[in-house]
Amino acid sequence: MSRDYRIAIVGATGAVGVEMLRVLERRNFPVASLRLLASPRSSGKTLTFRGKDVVVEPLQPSAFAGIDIALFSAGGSISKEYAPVAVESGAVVIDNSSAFRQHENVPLVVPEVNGADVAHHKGIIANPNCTTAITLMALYPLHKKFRVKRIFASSYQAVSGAGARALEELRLQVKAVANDLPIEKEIFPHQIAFNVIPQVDSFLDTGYTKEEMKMQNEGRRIMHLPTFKASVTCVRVPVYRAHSVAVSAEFERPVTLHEAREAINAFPGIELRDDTASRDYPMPLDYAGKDDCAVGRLRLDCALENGISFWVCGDQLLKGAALNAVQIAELL
Ligand SMILES: NC(=O)C1=CN([C@@H]2O[C@H](COP(=O)(O)OP(=O)(O)OC[C@H]3O[C@@H](n4cnc5c(N)ncnc54)[C@H](OP(=O)(O)O)[C@@H]3O)[C@@H](O)[C@H]2O)C=CC1
Ligand SMILES: N[C@@H](CC(=O)OP(=O)(O)O)C(=O)O
Repeated sequence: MSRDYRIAIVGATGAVGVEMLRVLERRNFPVASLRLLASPRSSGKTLTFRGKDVVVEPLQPSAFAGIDIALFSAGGSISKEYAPVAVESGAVVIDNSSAFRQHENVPLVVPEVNGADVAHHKGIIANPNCTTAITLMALYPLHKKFRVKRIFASSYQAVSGAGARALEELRLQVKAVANDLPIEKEIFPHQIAFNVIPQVDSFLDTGYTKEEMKMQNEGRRIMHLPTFKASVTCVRVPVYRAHSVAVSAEFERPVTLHEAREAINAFPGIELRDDTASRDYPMPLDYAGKDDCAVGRLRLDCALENGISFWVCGDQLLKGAALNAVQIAELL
């Protein structure tokens, strides 16, 4: 990158926001100045960046004056209200919410897949849904080789996908159950400790949830593949961090496992961990805090024509959110 950028993070105190700080540090992003924005509840809190305390300020329209890049991660309604203000002030917005992902003039980007789309932005660039981004890291190299038609998938989504308070809810419920105390729930509709909940996001009339349809809708835009079909069941599991997805994919061309492995090995940001003899496959515990995603359990699908089934894991706070956003910023 050829210059230093004045950065704002909207939602800096959130589960994704704090990771954005860490990713900017780790990747040595050229930061000229940093403004941390959150709700009035966080005003005056400090977060550290490169060893220095930075005070969190309340979000307000004037906060974007002199900002080059605004990383938004405070939910869709905040993005809808403030992203246009930031653009008007001269900033490029990289938005982590779902607010603009289907807007025609807003590129929706996983840099390893369609990084070139960043060049077409008109002020706002959208970061995809976390489960979609992680799945595409494994699916896209296979698609390039064999041309994907459709997938069937189930996700195993960590509680931190629902934000910092959801993480705390699981911690408290685990303690309560261990001590035989009544559990309290606020974020999830049911007890999540020692349970799985087959609902992420709200239901549509079709019976799918909004989260489930993101795979097809966002996958089509990112892969430039309007015919792509995805039937997905999204499930919340009592894992703190890192999502997993079990995928069965059907392709147009004949598939071989050898070529599938080669394609994944040659793709950046994803590793192949697939040695069933030694019970080696990726698990969320191993990928929490890691930039790379991983694929395992690769096999010829026994029910689909030209089908491959696989299991993919990735840290949704990183590749599904903060890392992907910073990688987009690196392309500006
Ligand atoms: N968690 C994840 O894995 C992923 C999340 N996302 C998306 O990222 C966004 C943030 O998610 P996440 O970090 O998990 O959420 P959190 O609930 O952990 O954090 C929300 C952030 O938004 C801030 N915020 C809330 N209300 C306001 C307000 N009125 N004005 C200014 N700031 C406000 C909060 O500030 P305060 O602390 O002061 O309340 C906090 O910094 C969401 O759009 C989510 O859908 C996308 C992919 C993955
Ligand atoms: N819904 C995801 C995280 C998320 O915030 O997704 P989105 O950015 O598409 O709303 C999860 O709970 O795991």
